[in-house]
Amino acid sequence: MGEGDGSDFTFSKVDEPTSDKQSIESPETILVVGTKAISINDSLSDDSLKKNANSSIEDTYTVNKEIGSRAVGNLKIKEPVVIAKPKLRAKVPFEIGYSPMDWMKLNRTHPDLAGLKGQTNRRPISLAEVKQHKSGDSIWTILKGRVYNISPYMKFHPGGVDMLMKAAGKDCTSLFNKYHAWVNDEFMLEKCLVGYFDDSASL
Ligand code: HEM
Repeated sequence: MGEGDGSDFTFSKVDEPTSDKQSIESPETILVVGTKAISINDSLSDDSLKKNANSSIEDTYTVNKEIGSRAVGNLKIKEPVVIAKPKLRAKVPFEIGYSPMDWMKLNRTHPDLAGLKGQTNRRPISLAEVKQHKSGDSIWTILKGRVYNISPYMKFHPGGVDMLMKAAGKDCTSLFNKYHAWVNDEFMLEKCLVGYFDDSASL
């Protein structure tokens, strides 16, 4: 729509149609706001317009080309839609040296992130054993059947240390899925794997 080319439309006072008057059947009723029809000659301070200030205008209105910008066909304005504010994502700013890239680098360079000290990471681990690892450099969690030592990941976690500590010594699968089911844990924590959850395993 260009200014002055006869195709533009604004919510301003509309001149009385002149020569094309005959093509306008009902020039004063041009806006339908919700269920209430109002006249374009109603001033913009009209309460119904104010109330609907956040209404979205449907793309489907029609403009009578013959009568240019002075008359408008049926302009539908949708009922105001209440749009829920997106939840603020509780991301924690990274400390220097703790970005996702730094985590990837540490994964490549650290010889024993899981703290296995030569032990296999294929052994079955019970919940009772997981519960014994909740602090220091040995914080274990169960995630989708795998047991990880998340201690080295703590300061890299974008959701913060406090959030990740909720996973300490227990199965965090439901919390994990609640916050970010899309995160590829298997890839991110590959080097932190200490074993597989099996509650029939001996301690
Ligand atoms: C144990 C393995 C976990 C890993 C590998 C992990 C990884 C991540 C990653 C990569 C992000 C950034 C997501 C994004 O930018 O889209 C993130 C954010 C976050 N995580 Fe985790 N997380 C884990 C566990 C948890 C747990 C147990 C909780 C809750 C108790 C949690 C709460 C959060 C929150 C609140 C955010 C920030 C908000 C968000 O990104 O939506 N995370 N986590």
